[in-house]
Amino acid sequence: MSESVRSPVWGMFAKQAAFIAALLFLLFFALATYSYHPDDAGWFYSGSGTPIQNSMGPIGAVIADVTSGFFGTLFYTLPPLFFWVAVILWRNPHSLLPINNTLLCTIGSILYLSFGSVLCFLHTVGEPTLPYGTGGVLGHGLGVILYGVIGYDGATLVSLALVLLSVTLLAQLHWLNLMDTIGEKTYQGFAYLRHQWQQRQEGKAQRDSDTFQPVSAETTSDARFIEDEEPAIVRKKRQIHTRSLVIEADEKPAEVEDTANADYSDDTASSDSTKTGLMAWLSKPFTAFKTKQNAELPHDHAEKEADFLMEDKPISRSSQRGDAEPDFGGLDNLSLDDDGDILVGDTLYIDEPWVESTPEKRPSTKPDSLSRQEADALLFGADPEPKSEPKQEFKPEPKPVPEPKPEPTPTAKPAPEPLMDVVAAQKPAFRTLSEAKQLDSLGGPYADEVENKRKVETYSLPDRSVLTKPKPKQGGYSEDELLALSELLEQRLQDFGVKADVVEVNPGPVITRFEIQPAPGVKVSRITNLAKDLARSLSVMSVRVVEVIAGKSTIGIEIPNQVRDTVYFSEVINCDMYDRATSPLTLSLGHDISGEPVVVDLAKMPHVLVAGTTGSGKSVGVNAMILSMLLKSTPDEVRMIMVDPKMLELSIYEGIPHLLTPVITDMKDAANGLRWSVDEMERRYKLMSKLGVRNIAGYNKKVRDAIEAGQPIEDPLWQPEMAMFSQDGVARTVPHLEPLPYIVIVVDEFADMMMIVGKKVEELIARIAQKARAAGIHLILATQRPSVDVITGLIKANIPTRMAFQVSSKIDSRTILDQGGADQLLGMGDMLYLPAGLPTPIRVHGAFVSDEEVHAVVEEWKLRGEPNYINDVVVNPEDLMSNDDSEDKDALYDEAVKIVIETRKASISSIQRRLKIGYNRAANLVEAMEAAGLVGPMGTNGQRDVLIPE
Ligand SMILES: Nc1ncnc2c1ncn2[C@@H]1O[C@H](COP(=O)(O)OP(=O)(O)OP(=O)(O)O)[C@@H](O)[C@H]1O
Repeated sequence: MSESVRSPVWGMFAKQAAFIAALLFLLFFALATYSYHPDDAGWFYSGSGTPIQNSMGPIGAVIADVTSGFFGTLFYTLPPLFFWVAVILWRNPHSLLPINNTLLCTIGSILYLSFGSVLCFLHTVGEPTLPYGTGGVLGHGLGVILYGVIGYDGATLVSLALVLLSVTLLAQLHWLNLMDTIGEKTYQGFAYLRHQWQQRQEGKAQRDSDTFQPVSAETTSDARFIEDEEPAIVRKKRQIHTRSLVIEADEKPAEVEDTANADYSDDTASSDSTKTGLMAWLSKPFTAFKTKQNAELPHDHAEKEADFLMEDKPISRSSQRGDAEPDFGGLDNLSLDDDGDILVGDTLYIDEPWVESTPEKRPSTKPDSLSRQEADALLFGADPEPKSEPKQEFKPEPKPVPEPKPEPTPTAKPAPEPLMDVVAAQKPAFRTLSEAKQLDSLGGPYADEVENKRKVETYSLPDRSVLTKPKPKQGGYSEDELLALSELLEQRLQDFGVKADVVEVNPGPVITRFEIQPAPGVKVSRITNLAKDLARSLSVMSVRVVEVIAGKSTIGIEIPNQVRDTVYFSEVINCDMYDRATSPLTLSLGHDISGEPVVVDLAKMPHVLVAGTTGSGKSVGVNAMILSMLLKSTPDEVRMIMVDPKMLELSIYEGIPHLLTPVITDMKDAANGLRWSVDEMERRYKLMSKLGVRNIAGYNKKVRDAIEAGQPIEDPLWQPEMAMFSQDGVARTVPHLEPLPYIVIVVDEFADMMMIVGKKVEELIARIAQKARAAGIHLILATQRPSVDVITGLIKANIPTRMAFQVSSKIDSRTILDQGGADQLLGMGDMLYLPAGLPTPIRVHGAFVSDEEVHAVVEEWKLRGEPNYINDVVVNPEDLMSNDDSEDKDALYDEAVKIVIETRKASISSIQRRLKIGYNRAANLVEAMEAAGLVGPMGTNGQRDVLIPE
């Protein structure tokens, strides 16, 4: 057995042995103490000659004699004292408080024993028969001194105060907390009594009217009312201690809100945040009211998102990591009601323009209410029809009359499903609706479903079992650690002169986010500037300060976990969200800070800039994006152009059928590739305009529909003169249009391209970035040099979606994201994802893709087909257009001549077909042959003579 395996076992064994030994000692000591007999021979007293009566024998008698002699009557309290100290130290040996727990207990015990015995001495508490009186040696000695200095009453007062202090230290009692708790319990007691009384009244009324109502709406509202008014501290602790799975089955009646509105005025403003303890509790109803009011005001989108998050009824994301995980607070304030509609607090969000209605405004009849799928569809832009539904075929049988769906009675309500299951089964696992919208707006895979009928391809997708299975998670901080860390964070901020309370904790697989509420007047920049000092004082690698959390007035402090969990690619790919996404360009990036998969759509980004220092995980991130597409789409749906100046990272993909051209390693070829893409983009635009569609999805739909209807569309760009050069010289029929694949251009290090080719690349990138979205051409540009000469203003302006991995300086972070933050990332795939149009980036822990996984998927694809390269991609059309020395410039000239010699026909179309090149290039080749005297000029019949002897 290896050392690393053995040591935790031994550690555990030693801990168990220490526990048993301590328990034995405590028992022995307690029995010796409580069977103390004054006649027993001990340390101070030689005994009366009678046999020892102490149940622990002579040793027990000596121990009891010593302790009773020294501490007096107080010695009876020694066993519980020791027990208590042991419990404290056992529970939290390495206190994260400023003073070590052991030290606290020691000081507390000394104070208690010293001044407790003084009190016993002064007031003769207990048996006067003890050898050194009721105060013992200690109480007597100290008591006499105190009495001499401050008199009898003074000594009593001082001793009493110090004993109280010792209790505070030993019990680690917070007097304000105690008051809070007492107040809370009293209040809850009253609320409970009131509730009982109301129930009884209702029961009476029901008995009178002889009608049965199973669930009292007021019961629910009362329960919520109590919950809403919990003291802040208690709520904080509860948030950390419990992760209850709550689905609000019943809707809150309007009158409760009205009552709340009537009862409370909203003049508490922002000072809520500064109130703690009892004050916070007292001010809680006001806060609740304000929040509710905000949620109901008609705002613009951003404010509505904010209002979502203001509501803080906890609905936890999942119970995956046990019941004791902290609550995700406002971020998870998403529930599904009985009908499957999405509820945020009490507000139903049913439409993209954020049409909202309160439950009472909703139509109550089933057919009019939104189904879960419809809500999904409206929120995420998905087609309400289930995607997997098989194509409708004509069936001769008469249509069955649909059975009337029984209306669920209130009593027959199904038990609420756990939220995770519901979310997983019904909709993408966005942590919040606002996040869903954020991602969706840029490309949530549910947004545009024009192309929802996926072609049944000859290709099958690779089996995902080739991916590495995820290892069990180690987990982040324990509950106690989270509580202690919250307090330590508050303390450290206080040390730096910032007063703030931790109001919510969101633990994740890699980092834990503490949300703090700064006192009024504290500038967020002050806290941001403290990031490094905080990291040092908390002894962690780095701390990131999230200045703005959408919809909240809090500030996020992200602290790395002690043990970091790896996010495996198989985890992020085997998720419902990825599976349900219909876009061929669906990318599974990794997990967000709470461990939810982040799945986005490249088609909606529509281009992405990836930057980060060397070793930050860029290449792994780019591989994850490429594999996401390779596991989702066939070569008929997505084709790729890969540019890899390092000749290491992307060359691994050489030979997969998705490639349009072999992986480009020469930067001149790369620039030509971009030029070809611009031409292709223009061609696609022309095609789309001829067909009267606005984007590639619409184009493909129209083309497919036409093919399915048996009336394929003729190529509108086809010109009759093209046929003149056909092999046999006879005009062929007009070719039909085929669906166009998306084209993804992946550049692993585009700084090289910028350096070697220069400004031209920048212009080409800008041209593609500006227009290619509709044409289905998308860019993934990665660089490890996030400097302004690489990520220029022109490129930044045209590529709004950014992915920043760890960088070395704030300046680099600003170059990529226009804000700091990437310099505080942890490396190894930790990234900030800034979707287009969003002010704040989302932290994503990138999925880890090993080389073996990439190899496995590449091999799977190689088995499925050969790449069908287009030679034109890496050729500069300007070179072809120039007449001078064209044969020198075109690498295919010799091959073209060979074909002419073999076939004895100088046909442009045959060269085009045989060499898989475009019309222009083939025509140029033939003209070059004519210039070289190999073929004659075009005759009247459209044919050329071959002048090369046979
Ligand atoms: N998501 C991740 N999870 C865990 N480890 C990762 C992750 N991403 C990257 N790493 C680790 O970081 C190392 C460097 O990653 P990668 O090669 O992608 O960095 P890079 O930024 O592309 O560097 P370079 O620019 O030098 O190629 C990897 O070998 C891997 O060990």
